[in-house]
Amino acid sequence: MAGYTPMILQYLSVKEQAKDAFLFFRLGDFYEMFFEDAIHASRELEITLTGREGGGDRKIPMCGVPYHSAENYISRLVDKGYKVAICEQVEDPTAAKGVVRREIVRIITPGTVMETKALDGKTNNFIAAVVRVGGMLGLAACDLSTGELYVTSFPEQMESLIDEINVYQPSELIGDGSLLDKVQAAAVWSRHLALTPREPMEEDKLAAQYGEEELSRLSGARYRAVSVLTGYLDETQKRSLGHVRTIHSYEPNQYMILDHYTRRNLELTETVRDRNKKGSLLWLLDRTQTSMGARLLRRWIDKPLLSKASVEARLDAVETLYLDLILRDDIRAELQPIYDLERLVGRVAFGNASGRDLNALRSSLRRIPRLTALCGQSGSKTLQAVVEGTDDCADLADLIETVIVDEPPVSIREGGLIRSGYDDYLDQLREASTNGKKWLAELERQEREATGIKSLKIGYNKVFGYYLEVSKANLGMLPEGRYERKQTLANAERFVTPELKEKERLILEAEDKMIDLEYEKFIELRDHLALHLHRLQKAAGVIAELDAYQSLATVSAERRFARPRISEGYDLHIEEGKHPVVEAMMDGAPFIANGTSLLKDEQWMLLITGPNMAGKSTYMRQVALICVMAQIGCFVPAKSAVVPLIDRIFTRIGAADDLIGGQSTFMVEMKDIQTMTEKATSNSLVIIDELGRGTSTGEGMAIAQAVIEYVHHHIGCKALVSTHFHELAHLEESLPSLANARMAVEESGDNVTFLRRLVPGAASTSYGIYCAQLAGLPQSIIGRAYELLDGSESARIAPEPKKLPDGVAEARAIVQLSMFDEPAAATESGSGRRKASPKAEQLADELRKLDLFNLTPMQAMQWLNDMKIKLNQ
Ligand SMILES: Nc1ncnc2c1ncn2[C@@H]1O[C@H](COP(=O)(O)OP(=O)(O)OP(=O)(O)O)[C@@H](O)[C@H]1O
Repeated sequence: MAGYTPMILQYLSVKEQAKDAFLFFRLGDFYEMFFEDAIHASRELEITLTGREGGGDRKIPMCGVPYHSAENYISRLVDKGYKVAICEQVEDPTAAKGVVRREIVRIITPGTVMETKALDGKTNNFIAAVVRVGGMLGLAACDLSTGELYVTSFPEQMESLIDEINVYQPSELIGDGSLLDKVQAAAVWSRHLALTPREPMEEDKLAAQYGEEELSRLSGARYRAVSVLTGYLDETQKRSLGHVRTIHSYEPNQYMILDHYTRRNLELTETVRDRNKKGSLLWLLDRTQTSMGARLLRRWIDKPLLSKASVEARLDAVETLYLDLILRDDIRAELQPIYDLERLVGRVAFGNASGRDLNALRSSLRRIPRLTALCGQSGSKTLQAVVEGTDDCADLADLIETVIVDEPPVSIREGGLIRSGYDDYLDQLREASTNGKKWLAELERQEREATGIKSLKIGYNKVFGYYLEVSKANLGMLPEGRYERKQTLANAERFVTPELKEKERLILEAEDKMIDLEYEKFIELRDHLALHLHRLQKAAGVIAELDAYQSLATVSAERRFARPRISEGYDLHIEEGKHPVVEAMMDGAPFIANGTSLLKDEQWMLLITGPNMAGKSTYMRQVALICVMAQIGCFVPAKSAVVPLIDRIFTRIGAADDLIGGQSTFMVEMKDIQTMTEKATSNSLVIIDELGRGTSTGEGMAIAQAVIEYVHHHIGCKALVSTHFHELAHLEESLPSLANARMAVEESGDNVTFLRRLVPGAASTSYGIYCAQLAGLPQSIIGRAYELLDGSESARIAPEPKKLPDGVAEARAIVQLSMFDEPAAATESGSGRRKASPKAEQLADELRKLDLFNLTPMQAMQWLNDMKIKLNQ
């Protein structure tokens, strides 16, 4: 370190405190980075790398960004998963002796972003802590921008932890190092997850944040998780977090459990293919008017309820709004102009709310009385309970209105914020400033008259203050010695007078004081609001809940969903059910409804066979979605539905997501099945699509049968299983609670029409080759596939004759012929089997020589035709 300048030495000592972050080191109007940080940041941000003399042997690498546009650069780094430590000058440079004191004022990390631009309004940005205490795992998750804090714990099991982390989709994870390693190894995260090992914070500091009472409800893993998380927030944010005071502690089994794959497979919040919200259940159900409502709705979808009473309460509210269009529209209209109160409150607490933010807060609070009144008169017990005793924070809204002007500027440091009439001294200063300006105008008028110079004017600049300006052309008219010369320009001279200087002093003093005083008054107001964060958060919570209800009701009414009957029994009965999202995406094409009956005393397992593309997956997902929708308190896409409380849904559908973990499809499938066998209870719902498809036919079928038997004999839960192995249909005979069902198709001539109707009984074929043909595979492949199919099928079971397009039928005729003849050729060498006719022999020979892969479909057809003619000759 020898030889570095004091400033670089200061940099190095600050950098020691933020080794894992980019250090933005404030130097005048720039944030500078040095050494490795500079090299790395210049690459990440595509900014120029320069060098600076710093006292060492060589120049020190350096790059920088202007402080006024730093937010953009910071969010780019944070988006990429980095941390950024902001180091400011913390003393007045003019008063400093030697190097100005600098300190880190905040470390911005992916999970602690507060800047509005970097956040998606409708989605939470969580940071989570994971810890282990004894045999228990704890998870705490906080959205710093809204102040929400959740904590839970469960017996140690990585799958449970991953499932729970998944609910929050955090952008940053902290906690016990060994756990973080395991979480990382699970690698099921859709976005970059910043990981930082951390220890709990000091107990008295923790108690200062939440109060003894709030903490007394936590113990073991939950206490540790909250402590680790809060310690990290404290360390990075370096300020009191007044909006993070309430800890929501919950049991995981209060909610339906949905593992990572199931969430994805059911496309609850994003689609499997492109991770878009559009096409997900959330997309369909989200008709919220506020960001708070949107976030809450998402949480509801992520955590369906398990208590009949709570589900019914939500359904009551939805029903009232469903039936009363006027009430619903009135509530929507009141909600529409409401800003993101939760995040505004977060900004007040954090100390970065502007005058505009406070006005947004005020105008949002003003909506509460009418919303409360609407809900009070709604006749819905739930809605009444939500708004009962709601504090509309009118005193706070009034205060903001008294203090802040209607259209405040963006900055809070340049005045123009505070309403006149609010503070006497401020009014006096304003008066002084206005009077001073009037005096200037009067002076200008008088001097023009006295000198006869019409273009004489009074101007202002930061260096010279107020001056009188006379153009060069008019200088001759100015009596010698009238003013004091101050500045010479190319075509004008600027002057001052002692009187002007005196007035200038008064005006500028008043303006400086005014700006300081306005800032002071603004902070006073913000600090006052910060004492009432809890009240504001409660109000925000009420609005979010009302918004979520109206959203569910709006969709339910528009799509004519029906209120489900929630049962505490076993049976699931859906009449004319639909897949809500597939239907919505079909652009008016008719969606065919299908019923579902999974009944304890009859059958509760369906083995669904049927062609590809017939609608099996859609049907199975639709049953799961109807259960999820019912348990979040939404109406369901069905004519009627009795839905029991499902404790867990397992799905094993599709293969698109398997590649992430780098595991084979089959291995992933088997692991999922293993989890299912371990965790499913009789109240679960199991959905398996194309069971056993990832391995050889014989083994796949054997596993499929064994799994089906296991679910039937040992778990006893409702299950929908689709398979291509129509040979498994016989299971219906040995398993009393299993029934065969198939997706009906209609064959007419060459065509197969999917009817999308689920009917009893098993399908005899999968029409897989037919689908391949529809997809446009070359005729040569299709023909060969049928050839192989016939060979293998006849070896196993006799297939029903299929009606096939002409070309295919002919190809098969020829192919069968040649296959039949093949051994015959061998007989000549002495095996003694039937001998083929010479014509067949000749045709077979030609067929063998045929280079299928170099024929166009037309040539193949032509060839077939020729052969046909020969055969008939
Ligand atoms: N009930 C229905 N009404 C109308 N269209 C439907 C219905 N069910 C499915 N479809 C349409 O059929 C398409 C195929 O459905 P789905 O993917 O469920 O078939 P599948 O039998 O699972 O096929 P595969 O075995 O190839 O996966 C869907 O994308 C949808 O557009």
